[in-house]
Amino acid sequence: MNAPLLNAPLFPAAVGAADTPLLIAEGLTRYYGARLGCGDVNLTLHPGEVLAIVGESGSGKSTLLGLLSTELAPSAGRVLYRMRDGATRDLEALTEGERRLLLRTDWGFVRQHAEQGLRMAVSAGGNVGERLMAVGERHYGRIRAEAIDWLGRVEIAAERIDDDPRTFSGGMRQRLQIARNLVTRPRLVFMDEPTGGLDVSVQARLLDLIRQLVAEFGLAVVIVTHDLAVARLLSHRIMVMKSGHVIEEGLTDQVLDDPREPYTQLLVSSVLMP
Ligand SMILES: Nc1ncnc2c1ncn2[C@@H]1O[C@H](COP(=O)(O)OP(=O)(O)OP(=O)(O)O)[C@@H](O)[C@H]1O
Repeated sequence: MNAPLLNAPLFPAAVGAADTPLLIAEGLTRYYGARLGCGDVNLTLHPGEVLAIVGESGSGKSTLLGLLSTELAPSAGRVLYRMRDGATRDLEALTEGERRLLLRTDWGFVRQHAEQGLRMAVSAGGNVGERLMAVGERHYGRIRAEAIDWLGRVEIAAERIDDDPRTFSGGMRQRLQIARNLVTRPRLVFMDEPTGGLDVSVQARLLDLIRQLVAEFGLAVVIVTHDLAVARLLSHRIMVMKSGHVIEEGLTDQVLDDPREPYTQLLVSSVLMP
């Protein structure tokens, strides 16, 4: 493939200092009928920061991720995001077009079940190229070259470019999902149990790859996991949820090495989570 790779940033450099938060949640609350999904969550996430949300099943992790990523509407509270032009916006006030553009370009979402994050009937190259087309790239040669470059980065052989993800293993699907998400150079990536359900050796390789890409691209990440080893490996900060509330938060190593709350102590000693 002779076409030049797209080395130039797809967007102008973000306006705003690195110490200005990228994402802010204030009093974020969601009820399902009378049942609390998550209640009064406050957080700030800075560029390049990885935040893990942990807790046992039903503690509210997915609800919180859904609220932060605008997939769910809050019952109360709000989410603010610093856009590429430097303006911090209330996400509820975005137009549908602005929200979709954000999801397609500046954000990524890596889901546990690859079939929810990939288009399974579209080729691997198409899965990556589609996101580039969504940000305006039209040149077939460049799209294909960029797709090959990204498949290489996530350790998928270029010869698989025309195969569709149904022919891929679980680990390959997750790696393709990562390529699809990162090709537009997002600043923020949401991850929902990205290594869940994979063999231990496959998990380890995938975690290594995620860690390397997060560092290389300076990504901010919100990752939901029930696996404290994943949180320890990837995250700078951790929030522990119980019954919809954040009960403890802090630097990952500090919280995991010296948990303050008895509930976190039980989590760490694997009494509540495998
Ligand atoms: N669609 C829904 N309708 C009703 N209640 C819901 C719905 N989704 C979640 N809940 C409830 O909200 C609470 C938090 O659930 P949530 O799925 O956010 O937890 P979680 O920590 O992500 O769990 P898991 O690890 O099992 O995915 C639970 O009590 C759950 O029963």
